[in-house]
Amino acid sequence: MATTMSSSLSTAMASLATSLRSLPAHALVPLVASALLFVAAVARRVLRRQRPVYLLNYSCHLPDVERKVNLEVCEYFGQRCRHYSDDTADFMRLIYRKSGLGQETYAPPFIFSGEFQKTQAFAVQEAEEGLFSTVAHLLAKSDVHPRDISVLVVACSMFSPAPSLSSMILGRFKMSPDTKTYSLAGMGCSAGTVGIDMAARALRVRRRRPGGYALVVVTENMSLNWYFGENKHMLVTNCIFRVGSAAVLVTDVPARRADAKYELVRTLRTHHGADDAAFNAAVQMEDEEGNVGVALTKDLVRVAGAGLRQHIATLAPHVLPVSELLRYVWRVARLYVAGNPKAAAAVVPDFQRAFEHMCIHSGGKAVIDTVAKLMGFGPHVVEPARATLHRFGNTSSSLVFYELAYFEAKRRVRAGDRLWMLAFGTGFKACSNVWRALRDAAPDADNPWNGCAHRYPAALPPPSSRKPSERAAAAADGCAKNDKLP
Ligand SMILES: CC(C)(COP(=O)(O)OP(=O)(O)OC[C@H]1O[C@@H](n2cnc3c(N)ncnc32)[C@H](O)[C@@H]1OP(=O)(O)O)[C@@H](O)C(=O)NCCC(=O)NCCSC(=O)CC(=O)O
Repeated sequence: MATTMSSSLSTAMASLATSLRSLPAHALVPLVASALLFVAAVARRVLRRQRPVYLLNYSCHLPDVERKVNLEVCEYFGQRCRHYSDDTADFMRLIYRKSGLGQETYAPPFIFSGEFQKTQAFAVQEAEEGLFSTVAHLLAKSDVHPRDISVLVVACSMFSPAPSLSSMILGRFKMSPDTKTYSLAGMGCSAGTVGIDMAARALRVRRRRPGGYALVVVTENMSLNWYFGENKHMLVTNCIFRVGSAAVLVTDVPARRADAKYELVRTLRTHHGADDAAFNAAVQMEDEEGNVGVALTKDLVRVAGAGLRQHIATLAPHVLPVSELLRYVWRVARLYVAGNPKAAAAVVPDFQRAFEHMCIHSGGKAVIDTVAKLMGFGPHVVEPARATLHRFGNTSSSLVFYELAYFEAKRRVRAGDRLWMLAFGTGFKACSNVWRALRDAAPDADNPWNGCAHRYPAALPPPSSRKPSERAAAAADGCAKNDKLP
């Protein structure tokens, strides 16, 4: 059999050589050039192939039950602190009711302290509660010793103490002096996905000592940014931001592939801050009375949409199948030819052809609505984002990991599935992490959705079919009738 095959192969080679020799010289040039190009392309691909990086495991913070807040707790705090006028209290009540947040999110310790003051000590307590518990849970379940961590990235936008949050974690868990630590501040809600990109790069550049663990810890801190003034843009922040943290272990140790949950396929970061409107969409500032807070402009939602358009234009060619790219080109071309350039510019490829699951930044009801409209996503696609906003509020950069945990709690992830994390952050930035599931995922014992995932999506507020003016009147009426404390 083998002799027959080798004799037919040599016959084929001989006849190919004869045919090539019979070709005129000018016909050989393109043939040789194409062959060289092909070899160069293959070599380039092989040489540029990055070391695989895996998400070994992650953990999301589930605060103690006594940190839960609902509208009644907010009303009580608002009345007792004596910082807010009736108009301001009415505005916050209205925003809370419209925000998409449920009655079980978590607030920082100082809200329950009875002191009604923003202090450094409360901020440190808030940070320690979230960071230490998530890291402890994660290391315990991942079978990784703190001294094995070679890279530590800690992201917190609004609190940057000295020594840094990364030093606090290194000190608490007695990590090795060789650990390379990074603290990201002021990066907004995309810091978690940015942190993953940074950690993967930090692992991959260690050419001499490949094979390490990078720990990414993301949190937000409200204690020093709780706003006690009358500026509506800054009051919106009080109403939608809540306590939450996540810790994620990524590794390039080949032997840990068998234990890992996901492989990092691609990251993409785009920064749109060269545009003034984008830069000013969410800003930490003082009001006229000197009260510090974070102002969220009404323009933020438009800015997020514009940023997303630019972001997906870069991402699409790398993640979409060729068939969807061709379909997109065909739709755009048809609209141009029909003399409708505006409609052509609004066409967006179908990203559901690239991903089975999407963790879309759930920074606010209007942000989710905008992404869903722009991308053509139905209710099922944005269900994890709405559920996360409802159950945990805007926990900033850890949001996308609570959404990942939602998929796992619902047992929706199967080996081979592709998953897109998309986050927006002040600046204004957009950041994507693309993952591939390495196994069917089931919820871990510390999954924050254990005990409540079954309530979703039924627990989500129904979309209102009324006109905005009717909705505003109904909400104002409802607040007046139902929401005053006795
Ligand atoms: C705030 C909302 C819940 C309000 O819900 P609706 O849009 O349904 O309600 P609505 O339009 O009737 O508005 C209710 C009232 O609030 C006012 N209003 C709405 N948004 C406002 C804002 N940003 N600043 C000041 N006022 C605002 C409206 O004018 C109106 O006042 P009046 O009744 O007087 O006319 C929503 O718009 C929303 O989700 N916005 C996005 C929140 C956001 O910015 N998230 C991103 C966070 S930053 C982030 O995630 C990234 C990062 O930090 O890095």
